[in-house]
Amino acid sequence: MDVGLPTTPLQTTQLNSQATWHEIIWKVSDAGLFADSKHFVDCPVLRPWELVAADWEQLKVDGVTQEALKCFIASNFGPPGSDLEAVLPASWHEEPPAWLAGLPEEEARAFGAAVHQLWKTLCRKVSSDVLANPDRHTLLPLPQPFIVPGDRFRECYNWDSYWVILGLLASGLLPAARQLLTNLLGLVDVWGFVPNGARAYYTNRSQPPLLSAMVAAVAAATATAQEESRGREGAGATGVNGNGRAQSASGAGVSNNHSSSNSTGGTETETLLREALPRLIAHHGYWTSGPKLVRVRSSAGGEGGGAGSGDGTGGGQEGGGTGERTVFELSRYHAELYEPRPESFREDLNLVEGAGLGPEAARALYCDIASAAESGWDFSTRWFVGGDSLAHTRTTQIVPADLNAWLYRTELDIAHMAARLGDSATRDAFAARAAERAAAMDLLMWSDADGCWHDLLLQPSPAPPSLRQATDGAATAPPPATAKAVEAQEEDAGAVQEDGSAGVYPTQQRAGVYASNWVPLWCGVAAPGSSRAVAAAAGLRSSGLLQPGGLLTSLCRSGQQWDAPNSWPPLVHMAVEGLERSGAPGAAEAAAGLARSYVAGCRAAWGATGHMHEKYDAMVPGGVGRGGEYVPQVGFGWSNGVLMTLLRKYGA
Ligand SMILES: OC[C@H]1O[C@H](O[C@H]2O[C@H](CO)[C@@H](O)[C@H](O)[C@H]2O)[C@H](O)[C@@H](O)[C@@H]1O
Repeated sequence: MDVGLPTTPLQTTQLNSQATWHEIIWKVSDAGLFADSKHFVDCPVLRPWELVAADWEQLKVDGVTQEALKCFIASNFGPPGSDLEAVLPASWHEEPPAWLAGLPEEEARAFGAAVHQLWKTLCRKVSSDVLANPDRHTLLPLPQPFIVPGDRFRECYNWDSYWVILGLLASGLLPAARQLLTNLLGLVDVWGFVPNGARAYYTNRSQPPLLSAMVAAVAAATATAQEESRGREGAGATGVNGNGRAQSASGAGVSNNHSSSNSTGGTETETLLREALPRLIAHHGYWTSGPKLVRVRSSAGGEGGGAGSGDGTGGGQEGGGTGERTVFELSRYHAELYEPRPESFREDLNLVEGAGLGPEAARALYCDIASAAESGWDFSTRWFVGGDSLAHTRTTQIVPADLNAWLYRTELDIAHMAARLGDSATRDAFAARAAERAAAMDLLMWSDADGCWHDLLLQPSPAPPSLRQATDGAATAPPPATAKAVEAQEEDAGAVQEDGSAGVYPTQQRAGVYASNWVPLWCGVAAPGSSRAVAAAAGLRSSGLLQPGGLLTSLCRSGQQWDAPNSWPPLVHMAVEGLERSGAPGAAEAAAGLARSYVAGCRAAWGATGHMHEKYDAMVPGGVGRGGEYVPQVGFGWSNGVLMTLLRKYGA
């Protein structure tokens, strides 16, 4: 079985006896021993793999009955989570953050204090055996403690960590936020990118690129903390209670913070930026090369317009623009997995079997499904092409508006950080890349009619991912006949590049109302107060997504979790800040209204269930989310982070 790139000790061991591992996971899945496929792949191996493999061979001789399989698992595998230890977050303080005392309502103060306490229940470190015997664990050996989402999500997640970090900062837990960030930056050293989550089976893909926003948030909070500490010293005050107001920071916040003078917060902040900058550049390289890079033409136009003027774009501000350019480099999601996801093995097999697909189509669908997981939006009608079921997921044929907006933000963050460190060559190179990306987004993705940036569909469709391995350099080389098929298909489309790289595709705007269509507003792709930003704020307000219980993910009730009626905390947060930053008339009030409906919904659900939930029901204040391939989860890292951030800023 293709469990990803063979670079973790566990994967190397498994790949060395690939057939055995494949048989085991298949049989365990077939036997239906565990309700959740993720259960088994989270189990640590208790003995050297060679002994486990020998046991398995004996079991096959004796007969793999249900009972024998249970015994085999009990003697060779530990329970999921047994290789993690609960620890207190660094600099933990029982007392809630000081700002809570300023909230007028006692019940709101109590709720905030209760959510603050949840960090204690979600902080983990890997056990010493993960560090000593990494070949026995699917957990990646993170050196520092981290916050997990909760429930079945026992490990550290990539994009979740951005909102976790904001929440830790709102709770006055800067050292814990710093540790979490250190882990993620360390993953870039090992992998060249931050994987989906800190598990071996997540290393075939990443998740939305918010690493620079995390660095910016921690850097801003570090600078503020230093400033406050100096202030206290100056005033002769003593003691640090850890509750000081850390400056609210996000991707967009970095510009101001990093371009400001270095009269305060210099040394520690700069040390962090110096550590982070090369890793951010490496991570950006991962997102802008290989199969993730797509070249698109500007000529195709789109159903919503597409002939943008560049008015108000960040690109315009930075002195970019489309000029005579007709080919642009954008990015897409593209996992490197052509088999079922180990953590959803049964679900993926059932999907492919149910669709009656042959081997090539099956490999393509596995890749598109894993690529949807890479998007964080697993799963959604957003990725369906040419049909309305999960089997129509074609993530790799789509150039997403949110992904490119986050990369725009990353490019600007890198430029600002480089400027702060005196590296003008890097500053100029990344400012230029940001300008080009913003110009392409304005030209190709912006819709005057809808007041938003739409995803793009590559037209005609590129070769299926399983065939693309031939040209995109993924793990397994296909037979020569397959490589020829790719070439033929791209030649038919007139799309082969002289340098032999993947073709240049005309694109068409995707229809559909998705919360992701307004992520560019949060990322500053339209300058605050510009006509684009004003139109985008109006587009969001009239989209139908803003509802009494929060923000609908889409207008479509598909039964998938990244569709209606679910309201996801990270999307709520970006919509609130996007509206606020737009500078549009009435947008600040709309932002406050959405923020308060989120807080009120969480509070009502907390009252009814005693939990913070992974997702909520946008139509029913206090209702919880549903749908998708696993049962709704509680805990919950990013929900708590968004709650603390919005409660602090907007009150109850
Ligand atoms: O096990 C199925 C999938 O679960 C994860 O996705 C969901 O939870 C993540 C953690 O909160 C979140 O980041 C993601 O947006 C959710 O859809 C996991 O990330 C997937 O890769 C996995 O296949």
